[in-house]
Amino acid sequence: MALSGKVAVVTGGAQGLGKGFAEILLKNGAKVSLFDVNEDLGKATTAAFEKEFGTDNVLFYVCDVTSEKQFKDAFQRTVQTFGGIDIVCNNAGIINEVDWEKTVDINLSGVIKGTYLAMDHMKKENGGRGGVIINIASLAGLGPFPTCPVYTATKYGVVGFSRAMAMASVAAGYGVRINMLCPTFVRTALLNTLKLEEQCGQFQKLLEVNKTFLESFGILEVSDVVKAFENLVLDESQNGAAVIVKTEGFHYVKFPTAEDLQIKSKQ
Ligand SMILES: NC(=O)C1=CN([C@@H]2O[C@H](COP(=O)(O)OP(=O)(O)OC[C@H]3O[C@@H](n4cnc5c(N)ncnc54)[C@H](O)[C@@H]3O)[C@@H](O)[C@H]2O)C=CC1
Ligand SMILES: CCCCC/C=C\C=C\C(=O)C/C=C\C/C=C\CCCC(=O)O
Repeated sequence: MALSGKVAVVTGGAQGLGKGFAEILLKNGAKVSLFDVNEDLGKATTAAFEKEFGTDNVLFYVCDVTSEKQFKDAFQRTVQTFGGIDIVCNNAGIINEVDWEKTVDINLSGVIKGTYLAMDHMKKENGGRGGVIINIASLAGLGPFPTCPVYTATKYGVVGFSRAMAMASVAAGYGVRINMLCPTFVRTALLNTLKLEEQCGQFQKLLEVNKTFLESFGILEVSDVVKAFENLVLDESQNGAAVIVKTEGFHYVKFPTAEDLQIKSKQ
């Protein structure tokens, strides 16, 4: 997909991976709408982007992905301003094993809400232009991260939901591709969770496990994941596939496709 002139939404775009994804989209000539619950950080990131990429190309909405109303309004206002949506990256996520319901609300329900709202605007039967939805999972969506069982469950949920939606999109003729990104550890604010007892609760004492995992998988830079994201947005050939990002590089995990299962499009 050529990105120049396309319209993108990135949730959790104020910092970390989301900020990196937004920046590469802007560099490729897309217009980007950032949704984030952190107003101060969101405004600061938007101001920096406006300076580099122009005030007509960036929007920011204070939006908690657990709020249907805020999420719906942010999508609608983006469409009103930019004229449609072509790319959605459901990226907002947290680790909190104590308030684990919040983790499910943001990481899984937030991705489901974001995907359904995106579809409302993008699917061809509603007059949308089609496009791509990239849901940010984790390597912990494909294998267990023992100190974060609920986080692991949400990321497995993101992978399962996205695979099913990718097939549903083919069957229904929505014209929207869905892919998942599954990075190992990345140097962002989320890594600080390692030190926060109130977020890790009973699993804080399993520090040795974290240490072993971190030593074994290493730590990526945001730029490593951004490269994989850019490739995934541009490559239109792999609906329903996940991309794993490790320190050695990135590669596709291919699951059975709609075609393999002989699912036919309505159109
Ligand atoms: N950092 C890592 O090691 C890895 C991160 N991931 C995933 O990447 C995604 C981004 O994570 P990072 O950039 O590392 O985290 P981060 O903590 O640096 O950034 C997360 C952003 O999401 C926003 N956010 C949090 N709750 C929100 C809500 N309810 N509504 C809207 N925005 C909200 C935050 O304000 C922040 O701007 C997450 O889904 C995470 O699970 C996946 C694999 C590894
Ligand atoms: C206790 C708090 C730890 C904080 C860690 C911070 C961020 C982690 C984010 C992730 O998404 C986890 C990244 C990698 C997954 C780790 C293990 C998966 C193992 C998969 C496999 O066995 O192949």
